[in-house]
Amino acid sequence: MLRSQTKLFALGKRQLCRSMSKSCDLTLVEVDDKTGIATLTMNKPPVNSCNLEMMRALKDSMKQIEGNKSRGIILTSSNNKVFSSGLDLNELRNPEQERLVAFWKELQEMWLTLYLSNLPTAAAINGHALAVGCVMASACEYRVMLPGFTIGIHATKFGYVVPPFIVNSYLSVLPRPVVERALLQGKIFSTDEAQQINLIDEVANSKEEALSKCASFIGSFAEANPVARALTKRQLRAEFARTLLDEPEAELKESLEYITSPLFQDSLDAYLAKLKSKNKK
Ligand SMILES: CCCCCCCC/C=C\CC(=O)SCCNC(=O)CCNC(=O)[C@H](O)C(C)(C)COP(=O)(O)OP(=O)(O)OC[C@H]1O[C@@H](n2cnc3c(N)ncnc32)[C@H](O)[C@@H]1OP(=O)(O)O
Repeated sequence: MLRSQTKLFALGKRQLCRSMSKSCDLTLVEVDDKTGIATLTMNKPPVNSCNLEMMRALKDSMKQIEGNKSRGIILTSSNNKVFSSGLDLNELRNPEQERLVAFWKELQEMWLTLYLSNLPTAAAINGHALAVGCVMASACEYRVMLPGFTIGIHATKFGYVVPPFIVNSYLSVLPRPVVERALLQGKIFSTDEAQQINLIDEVANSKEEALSKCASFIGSFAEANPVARALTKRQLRAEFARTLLDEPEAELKESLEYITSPLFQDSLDAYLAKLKSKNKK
């Protein structure tokens, strides 16, 4: 068992877990017995990059939590430096067609499951949250981040054209002029900057404090009827998810064409080489 897993299990005991299951090694689900809130921990070393299996595990865990009548979901990481480094770039580099189709469909479904979850959702961002890491945090209803980390969608820096529904997902958190500038610059924000523009809601000094703040947010819906809350949320969010709800195949086709284009592949090669060379210096 990984050290991080051991730690999480110990924490769970203290919190009198009602149930704790390991949907697979990639995610850990822990439900607090007192509050009924589920903590969904990403656990894919070294940096929680989202490959096909990771996104499937995340989606399955969220569905499992929804089915368990939990009161809310807190998304966090077992790595105390990285929340998520976004999509696994190796999945995008010279991809095999069948796997790429499965990968992209899983990304669409994982995002829809989180963005439209019936439950209150919050992200305890205990490390860097880059690209799809930021997209996942933005899909939650509330974000608490630890100081000294970074968050943002820097897709344009490695040649990725951000799809419209991701623009919309950023738009559900940030004002339009901020979204436009951030996406076009490929801006990565520090914790302080993210708080200034309200990309995050609160700063916490430890993971425990972040989890507690997320739990308080979820607790704030105690008086709301869960069905009315869920349907109202869906109504409010459906507009921004429209492309994927109505035309997932069209979005898939467009994304696959783009990912397999020489323009994107060349730019990804250069970006990956830079990322790898960082560790060789
Ligand atoms: C439904 C449709 C949604 C569509 C969304 C599209 C719009 C969103 C845009 C983009 C999609 C993406 O998410 S692409 C992913 C982009 N992510 C990054 O560029 C992150 C790059 N990583 C880093 O900056 C750093 O790794 C880190 C800050 C996250 C952590 O730094 P640290 O120093 O702790 O770790 P290392 O850099 O040494 O990394 C360890 C190891 O992991 C490899 N690595 C890191 N990130 C990725 C990744 N995203 N994919 C694959 N591999 C990754 C890194 O190269 C190191 O490997 P080696 O040990 O072999 O050198």
